[in-house]
Amino acid sequence: MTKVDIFSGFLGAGKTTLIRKLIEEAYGDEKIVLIENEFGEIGVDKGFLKNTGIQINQMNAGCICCTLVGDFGKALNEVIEQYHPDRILIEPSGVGKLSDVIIAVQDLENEEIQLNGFTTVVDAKKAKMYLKNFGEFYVNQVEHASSIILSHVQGLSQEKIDQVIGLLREHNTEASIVTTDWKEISGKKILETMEQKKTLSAELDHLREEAHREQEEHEAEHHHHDHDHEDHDHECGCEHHHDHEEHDHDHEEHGCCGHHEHHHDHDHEEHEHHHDHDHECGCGHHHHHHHHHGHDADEVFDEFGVTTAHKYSREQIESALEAIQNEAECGQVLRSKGILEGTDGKWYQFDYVPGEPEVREGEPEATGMICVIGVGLAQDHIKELFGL
Ligand SMILES: Nc1nc2c(ncn2[C@@H]2O[C@H](COP(=O)(O)OP(=O)(O)OP(=O)(O)O)[C@@H](O)[C@H]2O)c(=O)[nH]1
Repeated sequence: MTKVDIFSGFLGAGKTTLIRKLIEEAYGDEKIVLIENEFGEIGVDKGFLKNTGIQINQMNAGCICCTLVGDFGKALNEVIEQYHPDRILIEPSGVGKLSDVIIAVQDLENEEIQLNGFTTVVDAKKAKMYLKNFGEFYVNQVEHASSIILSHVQGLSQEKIDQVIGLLREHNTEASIVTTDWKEISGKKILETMEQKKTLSAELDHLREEAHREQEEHEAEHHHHDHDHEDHDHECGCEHHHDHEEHDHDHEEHGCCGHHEHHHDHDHEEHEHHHDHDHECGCGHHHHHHHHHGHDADEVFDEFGVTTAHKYSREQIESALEAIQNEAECGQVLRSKGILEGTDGKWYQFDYVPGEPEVREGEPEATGMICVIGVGLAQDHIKELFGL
């Protein structure tokens, strides 16, 4: 039996940092495999976790919906067959919806898998702002969590921490919660909190009920529409099977698997323009869209990655990270990370979340890489800041 733990959390919340802590302090001799799904073409985290000694399977997105279901299921099954791990850690992209990931794992119906926990890491300093600005993605991660772990609590007042807990409790009253600074608490204690089973089974029941309800609605609609609408089967050339369970309007863009699939679901009360679309799109993936109310991540967030052989001084990296905070010139950079070769022969890793740039020494990579995620990014300008 392989335990599966999902680590959700918005961009830069601290998922990788938490996973590293648990590997070092809590999992002991367990055989661990980490599956990462980064929103971005350039995979940086694998470099960051190099010295942990665990197996890392990285799936760099492209089209998030594909990787979540097609590649993702395949990756999970392959990992089990190949490594027979005690535990698989899944770190979805920071803009992924936790419920999509849970459902994707459940859908595999692999009897060797035991869903063990859905953890969401919440940056306590940014929770309020992100809930307001990116609620659609953020709330989903909070409401489906079986445990919530606050990060970045250092230096926050009691009042502020209470306020964040209050906000989170509006969306999830059940989840176990860790509010203590990770430096003060052992990985074992965090894991113990994450594995409190009560909330997990409550969450699974909740999802099952939701799925059941959707199925019923879906069937009722089919019944209602069969006389005036046909189901549409589209060949879109990327070998994916698209199975849209919700009622999507505006299927203009398929772009599969050129990374753009835009699904706008509007107004689920009115059933006048509803079609179910099954798309075979030729990219070898099975697309199965559950419960997509609202936007996909790639409609809201921009991302780009570059590889580079340029060499940088530490100061150059620091000043680039200082400059990308300028929203008027760069757009809203929410997250950046990279690994770059130094002019001094060292290699540098950097991490950026708004207001918190971090540069540290790291292991050499095959080549330098930079990944930037945000809203309305001025890509050329940002590249210039890195001398590219
Ligand atoms: N001050 C502080 N920094 C933290 C804490 N947790 C993580 N960080 C820093 O925040 C940055 C992002 O942390 P990661 O662990 O890479 O975050 P992530 O959620 O994996 O990020 P994505 O790659 O966007 O998915 C890094 O610079 C971390 O060192 C925390 O509790 N306090």
